[in-house]
Amino acid sequence: MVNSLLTSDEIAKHNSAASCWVIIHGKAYDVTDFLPEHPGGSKIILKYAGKDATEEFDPIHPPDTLDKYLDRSKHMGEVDMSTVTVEAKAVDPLESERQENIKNKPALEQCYNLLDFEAVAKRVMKKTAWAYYSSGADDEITLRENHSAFHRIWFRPKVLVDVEKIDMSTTMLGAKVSIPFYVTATALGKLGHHEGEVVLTRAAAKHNVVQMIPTLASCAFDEIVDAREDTQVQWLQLYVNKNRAITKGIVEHAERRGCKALFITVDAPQLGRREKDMRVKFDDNGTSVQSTSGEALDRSQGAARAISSFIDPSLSWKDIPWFRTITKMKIVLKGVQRVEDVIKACEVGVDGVVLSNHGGRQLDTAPSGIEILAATMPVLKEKGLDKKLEIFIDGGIRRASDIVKALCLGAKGVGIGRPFLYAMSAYGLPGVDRAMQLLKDEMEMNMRLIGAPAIADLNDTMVDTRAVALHSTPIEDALSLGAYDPLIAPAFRSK
Ligand SMILES: Cc1cc2c(cc1C)[n+](S(=O)(=O)[O-])c1c(=O)[nH]c(=O)nc-1n2C[C@H](O)[C@H](O)[C@H](O)COP(=O)(O)O
Repeated sequence: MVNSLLTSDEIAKHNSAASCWVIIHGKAYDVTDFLPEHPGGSKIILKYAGKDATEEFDPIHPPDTLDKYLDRSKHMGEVDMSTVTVEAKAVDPLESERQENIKNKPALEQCYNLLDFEAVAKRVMKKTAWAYYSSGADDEITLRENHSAFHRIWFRPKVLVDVEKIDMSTTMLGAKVSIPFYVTATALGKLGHHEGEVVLTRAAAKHNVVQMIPTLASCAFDEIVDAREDTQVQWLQLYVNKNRAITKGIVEHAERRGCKALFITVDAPQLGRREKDMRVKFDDNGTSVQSTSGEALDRSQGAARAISSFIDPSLSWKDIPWFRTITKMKIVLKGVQRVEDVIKACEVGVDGVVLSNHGGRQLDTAPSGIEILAATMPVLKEKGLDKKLEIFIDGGIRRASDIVKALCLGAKGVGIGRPFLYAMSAYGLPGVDRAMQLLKDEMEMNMRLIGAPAIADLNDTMVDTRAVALHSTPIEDALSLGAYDPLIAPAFRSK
């Protein structure tokens, strides 16, 4: 262990695969031996060999990554940062426009719905972050369909019902919640906000909303759990690793740390082709959570490919009973997309399914969760299976009226992804807090206007789903399209 302060000249000597040191937060690390093991490949590290890599390291890696995975003997000591010169970055024309947008950012109070956050986030986020969060697979048809499918379902409201008192509370997998939505798992939270997923944890605590912790979080799993308030419920989202011992360790640790349910993601044996993400040639690394995978990766495929090589594409129905042997947590399959698989899920005895296409990021032209739900529930009822498991949906939920439609059709609750990422990226914790409060205000109004004082009063007679499968009836989705030219601030009107 070297004790005296290291200078940048000394570190600059270690700038090759033969001897590779990097500076992270004012400390020098010898990562030579780690190069071949790095999930993101060696190229990205060699780009910063002999230099300060802190800025690129932070959005992707939990802070405890080096302590957890790099032997102490490779921690070379403190650096005299006065000797480190910050390299002038090539001026990115988009960056100066982004800085201008940040300066003209609308006040948080000017965001009246979840799409307003998207409009602001699009203009103030770094392009790599926007590309990763916003992208869908291929032509992004399912990405758009997830939102527009809700516009093909119409309400059949009841009148003259006493709706003075509205109770939005319910339970999801046994957890009492104040409103039937949860923060779904979305990877790489630090791309959008330097604190990452813990911002979502804090907002969820304030609103008594469940948070699903992603396998591919930027924050360390324990950091997210430590940020939880005592009565707050967290679930774990799991990408199953080819190395089942790693998966077993992650699941057992999550249960020890108090997670209440395990959501096994089943729609991503390979991550989809998200071309916006690929275009920005994401050249950062994956997270440390699965850092023992190590296969060399094709880094030109954007963040998605860079962080998912460990996922086991051989996972199949025969593997599901094994999970019962390693945990007592509730088990839910996330990413089921047809009623036949919901029936199989009943047969293997899981506690729930999420009808989801991964936010349109996987198989393009897969149907929306709400359309699958509308087709599934009548079949389950006919077979007497509708109470066998809890059904959730996610994808494209941007209004409380979308939540109400899902509950009328039999969902227990809904997952929301991008809107909270955009609110966090544009306004931090206050943004996510406002987004959740807006949904609560909308939910109370919607329940009052549909004639349902409590969640139990919502049922399928209150919706008309005849058009939901008729994809040829495009609704002029002005607001969502208009979200890209919002009226919320002249500065953001399209030029
Ligand atoms: C937006 C987003 C979604 C991701 C997501 C990352 C982002 C940025 N990631 S991903 O990198 O692998 O694709 C995950 C993930 O880690 N695991 C997962 O199960 N779903 C992942 N999803 C899907 C997510 O859980 C929901 O299914 C989806 O976000 C719901 O759609 P909305 O965004 O429209 O609410």
